[in-house]
Amino acid sequence: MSRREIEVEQRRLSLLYRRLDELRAQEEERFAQALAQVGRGQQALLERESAAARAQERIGRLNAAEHGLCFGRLDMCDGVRRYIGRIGILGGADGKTADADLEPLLVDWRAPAARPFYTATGFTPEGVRRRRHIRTGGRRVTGLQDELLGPDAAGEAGAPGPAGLTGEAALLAALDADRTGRMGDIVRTIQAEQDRVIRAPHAGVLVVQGGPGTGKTAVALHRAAYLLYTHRERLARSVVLVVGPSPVFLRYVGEVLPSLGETSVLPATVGELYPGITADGAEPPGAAEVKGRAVMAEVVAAAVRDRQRIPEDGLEADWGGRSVRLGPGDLAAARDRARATGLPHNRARPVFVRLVLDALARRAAELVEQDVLDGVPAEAMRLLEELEARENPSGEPLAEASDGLLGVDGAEDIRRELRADPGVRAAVDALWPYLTPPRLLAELYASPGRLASAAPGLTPAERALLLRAPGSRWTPSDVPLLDEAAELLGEDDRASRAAAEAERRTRTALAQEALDIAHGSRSTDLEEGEEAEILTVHDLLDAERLAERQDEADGRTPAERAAADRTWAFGHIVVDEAQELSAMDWRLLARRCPSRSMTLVGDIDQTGAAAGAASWEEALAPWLGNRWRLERLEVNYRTPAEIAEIAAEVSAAHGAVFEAPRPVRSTGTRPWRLRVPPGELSAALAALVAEEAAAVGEGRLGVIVPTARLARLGRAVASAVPGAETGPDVRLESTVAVLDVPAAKGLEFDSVLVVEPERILADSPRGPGDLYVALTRATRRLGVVHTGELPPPLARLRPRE
Ligand SMILES: Nc1ncnc2c1ncn2[C@@H]1O[C@H](COP(=O)(O)OP(=O)(O)OP(=O)(O)O)[C@@H](O)[C@H]1O
Repeated sequence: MSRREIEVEQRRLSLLYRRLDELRAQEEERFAQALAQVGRGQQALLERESAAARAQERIGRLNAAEHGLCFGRLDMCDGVRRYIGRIGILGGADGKTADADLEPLLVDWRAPAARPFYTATGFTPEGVRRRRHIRTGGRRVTGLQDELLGPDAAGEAGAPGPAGLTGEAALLAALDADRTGRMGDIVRTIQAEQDRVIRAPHAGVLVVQGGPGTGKTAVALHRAAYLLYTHRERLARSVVLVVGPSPVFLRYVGEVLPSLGETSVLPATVGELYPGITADGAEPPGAAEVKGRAVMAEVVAAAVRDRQRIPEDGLEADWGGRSVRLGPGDLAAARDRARATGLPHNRARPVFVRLVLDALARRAAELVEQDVLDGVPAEAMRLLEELEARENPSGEPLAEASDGLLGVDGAEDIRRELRADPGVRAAVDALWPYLTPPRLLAELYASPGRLASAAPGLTPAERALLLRAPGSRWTPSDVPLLDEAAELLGEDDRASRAAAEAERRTRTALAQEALDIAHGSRSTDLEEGEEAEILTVHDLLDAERLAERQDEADGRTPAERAAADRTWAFGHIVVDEAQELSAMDWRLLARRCPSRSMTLVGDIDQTGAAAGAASWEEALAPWLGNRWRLERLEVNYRTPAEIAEIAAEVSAAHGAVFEAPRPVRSTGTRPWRLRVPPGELSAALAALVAEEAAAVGEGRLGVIVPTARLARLGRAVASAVPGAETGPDVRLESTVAVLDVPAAKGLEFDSVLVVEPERILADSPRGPGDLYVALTRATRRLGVVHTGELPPPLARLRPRE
């Protein structure tokens, strides 16, 4: 590219950075002004805080655009030229031109006008004559690549290659670069098939099926950024939830959205979605599989019902030294009426307690009456009966028992006494106890009897998998069950509702005070009649609305509030590695997104979790029917052809559902295998890791081992190779990471050593998916280290020299 062309682009880039600096200075000024506002009272404080927070958010977005601000240019056939970048920038305001009429100096990559940068091809140029990729380093232009499209493109060196890639040179440079342990954004090189997914409409559930390395994670995150840009008002407040398979994975992708300037996002594993519970316990895969089954919803429901007990011999209470009894029939009637309210367990509980106390009080009153009547002469007794028959000729018992001789007040007194009696309370509590979800589940897991009653459909062996001691740590597969229990138990929130109402009244009163002060300090220097025409703060806001706005300004970001609220309704949910989710996980996520606006990306052929999906239809039908649409990604950007080929053979040999994706490049480096004697595996692996780490230089090496060997092999490597890490908190920035397949899911490394693939295959019913994942993590080099016989496709690998 000529020096003159680079100078032209440099002038443009410098202009863009000058505008970026100006915009940042303006926002910083706004921020400072917001902080310097001196208003009195709580309202002024809150308004100041929210203005400052808004300015800070905009500053954050401008800061995020600093690196790689502008990366492309479109020359349209009609002579228009558009620069494409990380944010939209308008020309400087001159005070006369309205914002909408200002010339766009830079078009945000998400704006419709930027779309041809990603989708225009020689066949469908979309009005584009030239697409230019601008490479920059800091604020300097370092290179340009042009593709000519449209009628005069034929035969041009820069036209799209046979693979149909957009900006092929820029793409291949990105793919060949050393890995850093952190995923980066791909805004410069999004491909057309990916763009279609990223910009798909917001509503409904979109499933993206794609083999390893097709960019599903990248696409899902860029889609979140696109949706936040396109529906900012709605989604920034309601937050986008990004669900990933492990904390290590979430750290790996954690910089992508902030680097795109988006922060209204909550990243979480399903196991992190129950506020207040840290689910980091371990359990056998068999237990996770059972807990993930859809039938567990019925098990939890039965466990709740089992806690609404009717003892065979009824209830006996002591009232002032006398025994008052209710039979099982009376208790069952109270239970049925409480259940019939349709309220969740804890909220139906006061109904049950009240009914039982009423019945006990009636029984006690009958005892008193009996005492009285025992002392009444026979003639008086006959008269009483006659009177009663006249009042109630049917002889049927009255719907609500009469208060009899004691009258309403007397019966109420008895009930109050009963309610205040700790013994009575304890006896009634035991029949319908207040239950928290953790208590319900812990007591269920701790009792073979409770399990047998709640889960008759499970085999004794399956129930045994659920058994565990009280006080055990929660595991990720417990979280959807806790969530299910929370729905069925509900909260007896009368106390907290009363407190919230009191708080709301206080806030409203404070807001009223603020309004009165504002009204009192209005200008009184007005002509007659003028006052009515001037809007005051009173006309714009009433105290209730003001109080609501104070609620919104509670100091936390929407993502922080969403993280702390189990009942938060997210505006959109992105699920990565969606094939791993169990039926119970899906129930939880469906609850978190009543609008059912979701993007689910995954690969059925990589399913590793025993409770994961064998097909999208099977995973989604129970909660979604057929209300979802499928998109496919078919190009593999990660693994070079030499590795992709062998991985595809392994996957096909084990009944792959989908065809493996086409790799976009080859490196000429063939994967190898090395057999070592079983007793020498640790030492041999440590030596291989040291050699391979040297071969990747500045890049990253992943060592993927069977879960059962992780601790031993991880220790052996970490102690022999400086910079090697292992364990659940492994830092991916380290040069070498030793992981098992569940932790390696979704990650990538320059070089990968797969250790004991035959064990990975045999260790779980989903072994083929696991092995496929392990073999497809490398961007450049792959070696297989084994002690036993290899599965046939791997046995054909070249032996390591
Ligand atoms: N358009 C693109 N431009 C540059 N890099 C890309 C592009 N698409 C994908 N990549 C890169 O390819 C690699 C694989 O992408 P990603 O991890 O999103 O794939 P995936 O489909 O989620 O893979 P897996 O299912 O194996 O986890 C990443 O390094 C990603 O940055």
